[in-house]
Amino acid sequence: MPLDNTPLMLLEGYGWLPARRREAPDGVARTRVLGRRATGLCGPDAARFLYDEDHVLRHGALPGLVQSTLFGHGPVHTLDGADHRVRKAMFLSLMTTAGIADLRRRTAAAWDEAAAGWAAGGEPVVLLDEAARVLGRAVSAWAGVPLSPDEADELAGDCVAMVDGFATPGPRHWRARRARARQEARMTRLLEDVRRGARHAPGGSALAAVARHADAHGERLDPHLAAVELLNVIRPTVAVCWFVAYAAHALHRRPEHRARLRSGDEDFAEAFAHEVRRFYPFAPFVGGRAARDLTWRGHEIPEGTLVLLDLWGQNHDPDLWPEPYAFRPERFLGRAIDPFELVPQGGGDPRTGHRCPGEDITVTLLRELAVRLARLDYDLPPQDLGISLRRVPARPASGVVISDVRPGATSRLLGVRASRGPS
Ligand code: HEM
Repeated sequence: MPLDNTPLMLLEGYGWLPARRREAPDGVARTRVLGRRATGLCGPDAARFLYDEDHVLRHGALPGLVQSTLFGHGPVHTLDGADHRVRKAMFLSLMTTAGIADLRRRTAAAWDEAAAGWAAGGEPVVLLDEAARVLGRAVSAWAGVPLSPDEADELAGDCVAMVDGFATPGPRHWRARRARARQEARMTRLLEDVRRGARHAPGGSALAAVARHADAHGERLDPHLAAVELLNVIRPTVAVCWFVAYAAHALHRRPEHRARLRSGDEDFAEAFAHEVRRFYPFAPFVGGRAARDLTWRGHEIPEGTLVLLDLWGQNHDPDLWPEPYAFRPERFLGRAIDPFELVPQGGGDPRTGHRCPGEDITVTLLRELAVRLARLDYDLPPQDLGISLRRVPARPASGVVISDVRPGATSRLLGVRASRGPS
């Protein structure tokens, strides 16, 4: 039985699971993490295997470290069977075409207001943090959560902290716990107010959805759990700021993409968003526990083993993505994407499995903001843009500092606000 790999996993970050797979003759990693036996897989067939609930269950698989920071305790991520499908349907009910278009409009307006401030202020700004504030203001209003601009900014900062601290036992972890405790308390109070009629939850909002949601047994979520799930809409939407920072990194390294984004080529903008999600590191792997004794390509996986899918490895597998370490949005032009192939937000069908329900929101907002970013003129002062793959979640070290921000030629011509209407 191999020694527990947890310290190595924390040390090696995104490279840990690919390295364990490379060490194995057939690419199937056999290891131990968090005191448990673990098997690491990669590839579309492995994703199909893992996303089959007959094989892999989530209850009892998610470490406390991750629940106390990233997701909260008792979230949809940890449910199986009917409990999961009923809770998941609540998230998916928010993902309507009109709802996403509304969030996109709000995000674009918040970005334009912020960008005018960067231009007028004349000071350098950290794009990752600014994008978090833009997204925080937009998504809190969209979700029906009444906050002052300062409160929305505090929420955005706390959401960034929750994401930043989920995979480290150090100070970032404790910052994440404090951020979560603060926002769970705020959202719990809000939900209690809504339930006793002291606050109105706008129809169709995330606030109304979690306040009214009944679980598989017809019971409402207790206010604290409802707050956890409300944050599971808001926090990951704010986390799109990571992809905005990565988009700026990509435009810096590959400036030739700027003109095509500026031109309003919608297909290219979508391909660019997919390539940012594929190319740059975010979630390293997902996993659950073997529901029973399993066999994968001749490998025995005893019941209870953690089964991990190497998302980072799969998004850089040369058999799926020729020249995987080249940033090439064109690879996504004129091509359908198989549900088990591109997996930055998990794989399979979000209605029946654990695939991220927020993928349409992510791609829509990333497209919108990448185009707006490309239409700004700005400088990048000297800074550390390095992205360490040992740090989870990775990020450009500086957060991408931009200075001397001016509306770009195209945005002046089109008027940024009118550059793309809602779909
Ligand atoms: C920054 C962009 C995002 C990334 C990188 C991301 C990534 C992921 C990943 C890797 C999973 C786990 C899939 C699995 O366990 O198999 C997931 C699940 C989830 N995501 Fe996202 N996500 C993002 C944005 C969003 C957004 C915008 C929302 C909601 C508005 C959202 C809500 C959720 C929820 C509720 C789950 C749990 C699904 C379940 O267990 O059934 N995410 N996400």
